[in-house]
Amino acid sequence: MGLLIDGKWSDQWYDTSSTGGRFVRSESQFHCQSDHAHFSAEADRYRLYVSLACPWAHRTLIMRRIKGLESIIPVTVVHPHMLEQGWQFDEPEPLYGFTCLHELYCKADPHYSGRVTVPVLWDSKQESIVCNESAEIIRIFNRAFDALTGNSDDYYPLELRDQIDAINAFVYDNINNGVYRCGFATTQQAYDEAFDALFAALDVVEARLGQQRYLVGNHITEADIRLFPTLIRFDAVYVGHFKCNRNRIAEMPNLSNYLRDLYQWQDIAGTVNFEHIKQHYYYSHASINPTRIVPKGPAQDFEAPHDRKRFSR
Ligand SMILES: N[C@@H](CCC(=O)N[C@@H](CS)C(=O)NCC(=O)O)C(=O)O
Repeated sequence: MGLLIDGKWSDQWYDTSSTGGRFVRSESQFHCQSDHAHFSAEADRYRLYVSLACPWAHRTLIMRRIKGLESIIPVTVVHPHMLEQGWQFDEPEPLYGFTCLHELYCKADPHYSGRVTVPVLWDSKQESIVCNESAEIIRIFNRAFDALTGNSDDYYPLELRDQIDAINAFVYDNINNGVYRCGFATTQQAYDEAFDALFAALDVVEARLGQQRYLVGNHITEADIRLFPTLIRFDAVYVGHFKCNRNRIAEMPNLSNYLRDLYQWQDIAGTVNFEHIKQHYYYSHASINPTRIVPKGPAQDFEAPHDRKRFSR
């Protein structure tokens, strides 16, 4: 794993030396207007580059599916192992024949300096990255293509935006990024802080889901789409690999039923790939798992019935 420095690839791990062992995520650098009015929606103009292992990319795949964008925005999936060259393609990717994702970043900006992350939304007309920030890509997918697809389902409705923004910020800091802050911590203190914040936040969400079906009332919103990818990975990788092990999600009744509810909704199940998820984390992070042995378990059944219909939708 590494990063680009003025367009040159450099193989290096995250530097936590100046932050007391704390993992601090870098900001994405390619941004799109979240106001969909500025976005030129066209079929087959854009391509989404994802890892099926990555929770941030997973959000975009879910939104692409539930907004009926699968036939409009093709996807290229990277190999699950992120090694010396960072993300790589199994076969040369279809637009330029690149074998590494960092080549695509250099195509967009030959002097790019920064991390080479998924997801990437690529504009094949401008030959550039529209956006490499999942939170913005899902906003684009939520509305920008409605005229093409006829799907006007809105997961960020005006009247709920304040509530969605508030829960998103809480979930991002403590849970989505919180599991990484546990896993990538390099001091005991940094890990302890992240662990305590993570499980305190999961307790808050567990209690909230005892009152209502979803994070914001009884309708699925963007907030649920952002939490799901972290929850679905939790028992399989974060408990062991990232040491998020106070308890499993399976032991939290509201969260585990909620997780199955979402998994079974609109074939979100089809966006989940546990082979890529487990291979990526356990094999790519040699400083955390030097043997690179990928565990066989846990046995999980997300198709099992859930009790969430007790709240009306
Ligand atoms: N803020 C970005 C974060 C994306 C991100 O960190 N993706 C990870 C994979 S889960 C990645 O590509 N990491 C490579 C690296 O940090 O070098 C987003 O939400 O889109």
